[in-house]
Amino acid sequence: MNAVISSEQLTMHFRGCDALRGVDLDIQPGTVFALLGENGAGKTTLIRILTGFQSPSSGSCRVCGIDPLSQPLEIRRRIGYVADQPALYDWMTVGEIGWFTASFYSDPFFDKYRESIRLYEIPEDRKIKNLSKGQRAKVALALALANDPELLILDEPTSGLDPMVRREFLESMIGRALSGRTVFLSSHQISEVERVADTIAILHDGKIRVCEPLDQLKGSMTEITISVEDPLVATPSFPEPAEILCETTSGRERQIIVKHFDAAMIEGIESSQSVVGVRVRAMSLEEIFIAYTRGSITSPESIVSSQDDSLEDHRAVETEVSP
Ligand SMILES: Nc1ncnc2c1ncn2[C@@H]1O[C@H](COP(=O)(O)OP(=O)(O)OP(=O)(O)O)[C@@H](O)[C@H]1O
Repeated sequence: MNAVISSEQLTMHFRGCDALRGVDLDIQPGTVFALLGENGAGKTTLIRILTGFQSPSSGSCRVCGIDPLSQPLEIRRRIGYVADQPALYDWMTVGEIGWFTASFYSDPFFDKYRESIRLYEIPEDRKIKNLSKGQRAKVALALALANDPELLILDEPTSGLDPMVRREFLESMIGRALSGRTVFLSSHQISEVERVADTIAILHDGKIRVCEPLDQLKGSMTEITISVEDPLVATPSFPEPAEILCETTSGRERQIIVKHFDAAMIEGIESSQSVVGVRVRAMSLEEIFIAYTRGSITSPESIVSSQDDSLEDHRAVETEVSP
């Protein structure tokens, strides 16, 4: 099948910053694809390149079979795109902006737009400048969806939406993918993404660290806790295809995040020098994200506190093995 989005070795150098350092993508039609990354990981930069708003420093990409660099207008006509901070004409009313945008598209753009606006309960005669943040997000979404695009690109789509609309909106994305269209989400809301995405990519330090179907990714990652008598003894090695992503030592316990772990390996670890216990557990997408982006993961408490400084203490003893 032809990829909806493909890219080869995309790089983006800004002054003093390498936002993208060789991004390869291959996104198939009928997918809800989620791009996860920390603040500043390069998500918006990548989206701006894919939508023809930004030229990459090097590399190439195709979106819906078109090169966004040479045909930026054609790309924007074919896809729906909602930026993280949608630019809307503040002086227009909600109705006027729909009517104005409809002039660039064929029927029934305006009818579809009005349908969404009614659903979101936004008065058509209200000026854009007087809308709340969430209402602006809804207008931007209604505009992006009215053309029923084969590819919908959404940068932080649910920020500003209330929980009910958020839920309905995300569920409607699954419906879109089932009908063969493609949704590309960039988000920080990992638990939300987990409910709707079928493919996950983690962008870290300007590179795609992993890009896999969600089930496959979750099924392949395991947290192993090894209790040792002597903390100075080296961690037992794991036979192939197992791959250690990161390892954390805390006293006599070692937590190791392993990709492609097999339960048959437990016996070998248990019989290793100094090992007195082995615990194994599956990981949530949030934990996997942290493992790929920070090389650190331990208890649920540390995940909850991952946004604050308390993680720093823990990170002092971690060893990262780059994926
Ligand atoms: N025009 C620019 N000039 C210089 N640096 C830029 C420019 N645009 C982005 N950057 C830098 O590129 C890096 C990636 O930024 P980007 O906005 O793509 O990140 P992001 O993953 O979307 O972050 P967030 O989740 O916080 O929105 C950041 O370090 C940012 O400061």
